[in-house]
Amino acid sequence: MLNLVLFGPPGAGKGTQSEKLIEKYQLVHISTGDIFRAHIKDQTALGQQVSQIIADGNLVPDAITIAMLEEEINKNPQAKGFIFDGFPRTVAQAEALDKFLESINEHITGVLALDVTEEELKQRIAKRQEMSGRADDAADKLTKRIEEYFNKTIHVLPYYEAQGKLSKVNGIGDIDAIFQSLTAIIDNY
Ligand SMILES: Nc1ncnc2c1ncn2[C@@H]1O[C@H](COP(=O)(O)OP(=O)(O)O)[C@@H](O)[C@H]1O
Repeated sequence: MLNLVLFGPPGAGKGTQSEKLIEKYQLVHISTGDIFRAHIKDQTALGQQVSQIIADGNLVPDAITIAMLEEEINKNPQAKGFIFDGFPRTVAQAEALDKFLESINEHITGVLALDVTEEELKQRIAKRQEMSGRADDAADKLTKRIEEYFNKTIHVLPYYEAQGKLSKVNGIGDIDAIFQSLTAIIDNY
């Protein structure tokens, strides 16, 4: 299996690049943000549990997120591999993912981290908010999300670096050029 983690701050372009990668490599895309938003839209019990947390720009508790992720993996027993987008966002999530994959005789192949400056992120999300209407894209919530990223999520990088699995890619510039940088790394795995 080809199991990739696409890593980066809010607005780094993980969703855009994931779409292109799943098509090229025939992988199953697991975006925890998208899954949470679908639950909120469908007003499931999980959706009701997390909707305020997400609207405020906070991270959903690990136990809830990890359980949901394992369920998504289990739903796709035929997958050639997965792209994890927006997960793991904490070291506890990264550890849980490794443990779970090990239990099904799998592992993370590599982690691709999109590097984007904070200034560029803010501009991109301001633009996106006009289109997405996402409550958590509003300026104050965005600040909270970026804070969560720098407080909790950034620590996931050294976790994978220690495993020799981390590759950093410049996330600013032409979408296709960034895609080429990603595929050059993947094709070398
Ligand atoms: N792995 C996760 N752990 C905790 N919360 C998560 C996770 N993935 C998504 N969320 C929640 O969903 C929100 C939106 O996530 P996402 O769509 O990935 O947005 P972003 O554009 O910030 O990368 C996050 O701010 C957080 O509240």
